[in-house]
Amino acid sequence: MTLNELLRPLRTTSELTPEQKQIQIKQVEMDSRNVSPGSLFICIKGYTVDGHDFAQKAIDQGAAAIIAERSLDVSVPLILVDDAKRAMARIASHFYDEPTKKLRLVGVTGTNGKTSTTHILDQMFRDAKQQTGLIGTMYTKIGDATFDTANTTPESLVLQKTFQNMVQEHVDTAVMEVSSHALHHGRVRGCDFDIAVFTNLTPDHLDYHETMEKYFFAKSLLFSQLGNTYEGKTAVINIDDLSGARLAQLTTADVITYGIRKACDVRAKEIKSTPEGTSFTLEAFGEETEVSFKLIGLFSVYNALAAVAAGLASGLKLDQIKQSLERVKGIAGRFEPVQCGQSFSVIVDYAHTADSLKNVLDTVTDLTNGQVTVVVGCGGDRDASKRPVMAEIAVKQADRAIFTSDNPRSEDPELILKDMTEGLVSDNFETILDRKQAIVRAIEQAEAGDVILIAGKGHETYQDIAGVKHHFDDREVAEEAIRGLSL
Ligand SMILES: CC(=O)N[C@H]1[C@@H](OP(=O)(O)OP(=O)(O)OC[C@H]2O[C@@H](n3ccc(=O)[nH]c3=O)[C@H](O)[C@@H]2O)O[C@H](CO)[C@@H](O)[C@@H]1O[C@H](C)C(=O)N[C@@H](C)C(=O)N[C@H](CCC(=O)O)C(=O)O
Ligand SMILES: Nc1ncnc2c1ncn2[C@@H]1O[C@H](COP(=O)(O)OP(=O)(O)OP(=O)(O)O)[C@@H](O)[C@H]1O
Ligand SMILES: N[C@H](CCC[C@H](N)C(=O)O)C(=O)O
Ligand SMILES: [Mg+2]
Repeated sequence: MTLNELLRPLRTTSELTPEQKQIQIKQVEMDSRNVSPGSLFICIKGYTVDGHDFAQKAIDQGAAAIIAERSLDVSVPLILVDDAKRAMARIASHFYDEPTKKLRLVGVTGTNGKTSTTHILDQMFRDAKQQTGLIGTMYTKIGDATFDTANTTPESLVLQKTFQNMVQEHVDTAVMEVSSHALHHGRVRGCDFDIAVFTNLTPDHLDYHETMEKYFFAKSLLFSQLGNTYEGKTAVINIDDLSGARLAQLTTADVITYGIRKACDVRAKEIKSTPEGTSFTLEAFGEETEVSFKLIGLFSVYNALAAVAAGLASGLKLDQIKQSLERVKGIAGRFEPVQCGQSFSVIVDYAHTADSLKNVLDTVTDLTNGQVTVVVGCGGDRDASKRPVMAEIAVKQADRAIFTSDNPRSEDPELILKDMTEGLVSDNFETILDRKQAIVRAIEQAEAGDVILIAGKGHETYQDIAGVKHHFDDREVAEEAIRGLSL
């Protein structure tokens, strides 16, 4: 593609000479380490380093042109833009030939439930014999092939290339998690969403967004980018959530509401939970059907409703949807039981916010007559304001809490524990810094009928300590500890 053609979405080529406009661009890169001859290099001001400092390195490696936010003394054409990340997103979608226009794209945003909802949706579209794509916290998936990802919502260049691969693999529907960071950074600009789903908004990432209002604003960008009714776009919104009600008013797309408490388009009634699963009456646009599925907890019903509404918006039939829900197996690290024949329950769950911890503890306490122990920590380099709140919820709702490390990252894990515990007045907790020891301790003390909830890391298979990822899997550690008991 010529430089002139590549820059078309930016409308800023006027400074280029006719010869420069004809330069052939073979690749677009934001990391100098990946630049090869003929690349366009985009300078991104990061949180750790400034990509502008690598422009010369990129040229030494063959970069044919540079996009930057400030003037640089370079020997190749330099295109100045106000916001390189936003410019990159448009260039990326153009370079990869607008792949999201060639498939159905469903974006799921909200504080909690994105991974769970996208997995339920993926199952529904697969059951409808569609070729599917999935992008989210755990991996990117194209058909049955999975690929590792660094972010829940990747940078635009990675994202658009992934969509191009999906198009090449004949994907009909792609479902993706859209994080608030991604929306704030414009990573999904250039994505042509057909359906946008909102799960909920509760405190998290306030280190980054500062206020709930700014956090809401970031989430709302998915809905303002959705377009208008005449383009056949649909916003699927949890109407029981106050922010959902605001979003329903803000978007110009068609709206399908879902919920449990308020009147809405897609609603669950008569919900019954057992340790084996959940059943409910599903009412969708006046039609009713009975559903029973293997996921546990009221929050899982919300995720199911979000998926039902998005499925209906995509043209799936209610009966098909009901059958798919019944086929959904557990989602890795989301209320995942560890079963080795022991007389007590061990549940591994990814609750790492106050709201999710509260919900999952509500579920656990509803389903047991035994004692509940929660093992939980908070991540380093993440919103510190959630630490005391999560600890308070743990001691209030569980019989006993063992506070431990999550991913300390660059922080001192002792200080994270101090943030969690220093305001607590109850004495039904202890702190054990080493996560393995904390899990072992909980398991050794359990009695028949008790439940141990190991929260915060879910599917994660590492513990990030001072930037080094050590292998760590709550499920493996718990299993080993149970096997070490004389049952
Ligand atoms: C805060 C944040 O969003 N950071 C993202 C950012 O990293 P950064 O700002 O530190 O980048 P940097 O290392 O300073 O590099 C700046 C630029 O210089 C370039 N560079 C760097 C070195 C070099 O030798 N040459 C070079 O060209 C880099 O390629 C980059 O373009 O750009 C990286 C590359 O795309 C991202 O992977 C990284 O996400 C990190 C891993 C992260 O933790 N992000 C979190 C906060 C995040 O985005 N989370 C949300 C989910 C949240 C949720 O819902 O729970 C997500 O979507 O993942
Ligand atoms: N709809 C929901 N409402 C509240 N809590 C939920 C909901 N769905 C799941 N949870 C809780 O949140 C945890 C994380 O769920 P999930 O991974 O689906 O969320 P996510 O939005 O993808 O999170 P992340 O932002 O980390 O990617 C679950 O383990 C569960 O404890
Ligand atoms: N997407 C979330 C995951 C948090 C998981 C928890 N284990 C932690 O490390 O804090 C985040 O990056 O904030
Ligand atoms: Mg997720």
